[in-house]
Amino acid sequence: MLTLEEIRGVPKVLLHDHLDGGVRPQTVAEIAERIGHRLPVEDPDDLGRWFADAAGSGTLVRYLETFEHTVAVMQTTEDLVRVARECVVDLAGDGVVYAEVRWAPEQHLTAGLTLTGAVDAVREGFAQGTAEAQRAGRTIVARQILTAMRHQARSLEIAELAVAYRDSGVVGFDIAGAEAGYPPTRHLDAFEYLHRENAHFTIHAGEAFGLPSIWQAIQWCGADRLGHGVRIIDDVDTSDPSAPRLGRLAAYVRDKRIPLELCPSSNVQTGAAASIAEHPVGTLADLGFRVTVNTDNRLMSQTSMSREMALLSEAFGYGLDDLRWFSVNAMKSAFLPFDERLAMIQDVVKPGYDTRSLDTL
Ligand SMILES: O=c1[nH]cnc2c1ncn2[C@@H]1O[C@H](CO)[C@@H](O)[C@H]1O
Ligand SMILES: [Zn+2]
Repeated sequence: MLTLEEIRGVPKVLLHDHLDGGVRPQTVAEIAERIGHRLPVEDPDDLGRWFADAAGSGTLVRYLETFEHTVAVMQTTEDLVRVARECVVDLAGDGVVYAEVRWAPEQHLTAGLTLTGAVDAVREGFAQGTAEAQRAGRTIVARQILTAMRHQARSLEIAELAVAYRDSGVVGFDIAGAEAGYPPTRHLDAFEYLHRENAHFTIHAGEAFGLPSIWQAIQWCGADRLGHGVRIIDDVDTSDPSAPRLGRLAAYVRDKRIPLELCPSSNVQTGAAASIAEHPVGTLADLGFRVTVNTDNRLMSQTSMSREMALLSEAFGYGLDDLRWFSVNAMKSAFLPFDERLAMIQDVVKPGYDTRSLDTL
């Protein structure tokens, strides 16, 4: 079993992290006080616990209700820049070398920001955070994924925004929010547009809802990756553990190397997995799916990339070789151009593990 310190010391790659799910409790408290937003509790320590407790109530809908308080404090250029800067600094401090951070611009317009103004603010925050991390001796590359809310009707507009910013820090598109009742096919026009533009996207699917949602995301919408996708396990027959049998959809996902953006702690909180030890990540990794490990919402899950890895190491006995496999998998699956991904794998990810094993000899 690896310690948190050992895990912090090796390079990690994060593909599924929500900007509004990773705000520091202190920052939520400070901005809320300044703008007069009422919080359920005021002390930052208590606030961190409140988010985790409220988000841990067992359903995705309850989990998502907590975002009201983070989104509320991210409505101006100044506050979005701050949250984005702190996000990158925190990730870099945890040893994340590449991160795709998603958020939904349409939720940040209540104080008069425009969609482009909001994206520019996050871009500025990422640039400041990257520079601050660099000064502290940490190198990180951070990119945005623009999310559209699946219960709203702005997905085509947000997809257009993502394409407009494709050379300005945005690498992809996503849909998120409550899954039940809002199938991905509601947003087919956005996905078809992205295909025509040769753009990349992931879809939150197979979290609260099972195989039909994954099937739609892949076969109707053509998603490059699956946000969570954890319920693909429902299409794997493990009644004979020595010879697991894959159904057609699971086989397709594995054959096509479709990346699964698994988020262990988040899945336990929303009831998608009973516990970390029972999380399908172990089986899916053993079966050779393109598994990646992610944080989802660091605030709501009181977690970090290193902590997620530590929990898996504890539950499944993973060592540095496994962490390296997860990190290379994630870097291969990133929405960065191929040559940049390759350079990250060869120059940053792999050397980080090689040096590490030499150190421990
Ligand atoms: O795990 C999740 N499943 C579905 N939607 C989510 C999850 N985590 C966060 N969001 C939603 O995505 C929005 C943009 O970041 C958040 O405001 C939240 O409503
Ligand atoms: Zn998510």
